[in-house]
Amino acid sequence: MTAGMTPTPAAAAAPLAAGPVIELKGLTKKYGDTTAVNHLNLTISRGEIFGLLGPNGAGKTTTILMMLGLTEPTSGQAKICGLNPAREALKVKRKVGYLPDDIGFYEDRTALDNLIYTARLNGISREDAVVKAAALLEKTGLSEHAGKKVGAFSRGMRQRLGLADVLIKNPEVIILDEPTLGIDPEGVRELLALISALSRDEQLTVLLSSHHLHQVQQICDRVGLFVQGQLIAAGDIRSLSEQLDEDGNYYVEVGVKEWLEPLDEAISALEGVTEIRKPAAEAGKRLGGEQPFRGEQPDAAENEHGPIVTIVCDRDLTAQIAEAVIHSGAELYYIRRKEYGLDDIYHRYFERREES
Ligand SMILES: Nc1ncnc2c1ncn2[C@@H]1O[C@H](COP(=O)(O)OP(=O)(O)OP(=O)(O)O)[C@@H](O)[C@H]1O
Repeated sequence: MTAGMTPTPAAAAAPLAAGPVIELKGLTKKYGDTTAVNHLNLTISRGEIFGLLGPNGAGKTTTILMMLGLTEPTSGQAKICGLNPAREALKVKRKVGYLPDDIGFYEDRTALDNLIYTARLNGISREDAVVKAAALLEKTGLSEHAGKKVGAFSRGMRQRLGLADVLIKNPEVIILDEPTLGIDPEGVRELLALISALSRDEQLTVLLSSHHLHQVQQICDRVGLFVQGQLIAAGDIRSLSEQLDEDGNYYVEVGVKEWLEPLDEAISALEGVTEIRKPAAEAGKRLGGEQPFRGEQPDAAENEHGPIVTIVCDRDLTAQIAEAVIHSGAELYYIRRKEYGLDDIYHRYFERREES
């Protein structure tokens, strides 16, 4: 950030070229016998919000440290804004804002003073620093607390101040390590909305690490599932969900008041239906074979009106199934093509991994 900047960060952001902002190729970090990050390949485009998800010890922080040039890769390479952090850490620091999970402030100084201090460290003139700090306090909803000592801030307020702190140098990329940790639900909602708005309004690329899956799902364009140093899947929620559908199958969940024999026949007759899965209490039926359903019924559920039956198809037959049910005279109260939420995706991927 240079002196002479315009007062608001949004106005200061110049149009940036599209393309990859973060490129990790074969990135590996070993600590003795422990491989913290194992051959990580990942590309993140400008303006994207990417969620790096994984349990404790997965290697998220180590990956971030390598991206910032704070620790050297054992092998492979990271490129951030076209820079190699291992060789150009200072240049990377100018372009990348990093919010660690425990950002340190001067507790006995006010929020405004802390921001001005960071701005001055980044070479911003005192006059501009004051304007910029005030604008960022406004943007992060902290204006009325500008004169309060940071020691008296709640965790949610600290994180918002942390965001203001990383934004003061007008970064192209912000990296947030567990930004929602320890914040109440309302605070989380506000913080995520703020991150989302920043990315949209200021063309910011955001990488956030988290193990709070359902929170991340709300704002991330794509997520990467990271476990034991390896990225086991990456994509948007829909594509991860589709990858989970075994063998490209589609699952349509159907609830009718009473599931009678003619319904089996009507649905079985639809081209593309391969299986009708009923809850364990009812007899299962696999088309074209004698064997019953597998004991586990992951897709069958109970609804307040009765059981949900899952129809497995090789294409999306939701509309045809609805028509067949209604045509058979059954009372349809529920139908939906099953899509997995991030929690389902995460657990199913991990289950699979443990099984293999
Ligand atoms: N400086 C270090 N020396 C030795 N081992 C380390 C070091 N830093 C991390 N590790 C190990 O590397 C692995 C990955 O740790 P890392 O902190 O990157 O994971 P994480 O996904 O960020 O976890 P958390 O969510 O708990 O912060 C762990 O097994 C950890 O014990």
